[in-house]
Amino acid sequence: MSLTNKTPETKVESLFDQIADNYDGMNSLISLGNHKHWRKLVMKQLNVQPGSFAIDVCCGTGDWTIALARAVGPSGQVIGLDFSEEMLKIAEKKVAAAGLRDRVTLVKGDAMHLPYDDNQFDLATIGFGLRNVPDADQVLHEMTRVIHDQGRVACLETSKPTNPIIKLGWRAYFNLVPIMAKLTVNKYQEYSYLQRTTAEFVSAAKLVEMFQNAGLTDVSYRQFTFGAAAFHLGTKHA
Ligand SMILES: C[S@@+](CC[C@H](N)C(=O)[O-])C[C@H]1O[C@@H](n2cnc3c(N)ncnc32)[C@H](O)[C@@H]1O
Repeated sequence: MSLTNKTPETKVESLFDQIADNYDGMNSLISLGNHKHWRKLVMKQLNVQPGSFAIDVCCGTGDWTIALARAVGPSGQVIGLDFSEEMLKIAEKKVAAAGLRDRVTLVKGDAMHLPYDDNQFDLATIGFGLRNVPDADQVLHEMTRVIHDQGRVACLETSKPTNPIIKLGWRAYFNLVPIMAKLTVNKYQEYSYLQRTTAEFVSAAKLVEMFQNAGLTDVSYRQFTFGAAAFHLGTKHA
C-alpha cells in the first residue's frame, strides 16, 4: 500500500509559501538545533565525491543543496528542486551568500514528476520532504529513475522512536509544536499540519521496504536522537 499525504498539493505548496520566511528559525527551534547535527552526520556518511551531479528534491530553503554544492566542488553540479516559490527565493539568497551560484541550479518543479531523463544523476536526496508529498512511493520511484546505475538515493526524515517511554515524551513534545509556532510566528494551523504529517509518517523499517520497492538495493538506515529522525540510503543496480 502506498503512503499518501491526503492534503492537496496546492495546499501544501501555499503552506510552505506562507512559512518560508520563518522556516529556518522554526526548524532550529523545533529540532532543538539537532537538524544541523543530523545534516552534518548525513553528509559525512554520504562522502559525496568532487565532480558529482546531484539533485536535492524538495530542497526548500536549500540547506542540503548548499552542503551538497560544497561537497561536489567546482567541477560538480547540484539541482535543488521545490514547488514553493517562496522557499526557493530564500534558497536563492543563501546559495548566493555562500558563493555557490556557479554550481547550483534552483528549479521550480514537482517531486512527483521530476523533469529529467532517466539515469542522469549520481545522487538524489530528499530532506524532510517525503512526508509532504501526495505519494511517497512515486517520489522514491522518480528519484530512482533519474539516478544512474550505482547512483544513490538518500532520505533524511522525521521518524518514530521505538522505545515506549521515549515515544511518550516525543509525542508530548510534538503536540507542543503548533503552540510554539503560534507563540513565536503566529502560525498554528501550518505547524499543526507539519506535526500531523510527522506523526503519520511511516516507521524507519517500513521506509526500508519502500526504498526496496522503488528498485533500490543495499538499503540501510540509521536513526538520530532516540529515533526522532532517520537517514535512509539505497543504491540502484540497473
Ligand atoms: C519540510 S520542507 C524541507 C526543506 C528542506 N529539504 C530541508 O531539509 O529543510 C519540505 C519542502 O518540500 C516541498 N514540497 C512538498 N511537496 C512537494 C512536491 N510535491 N514537489 C516539490 N516540492 C514539494 C515544500 O515546498 C517544502 O519546501
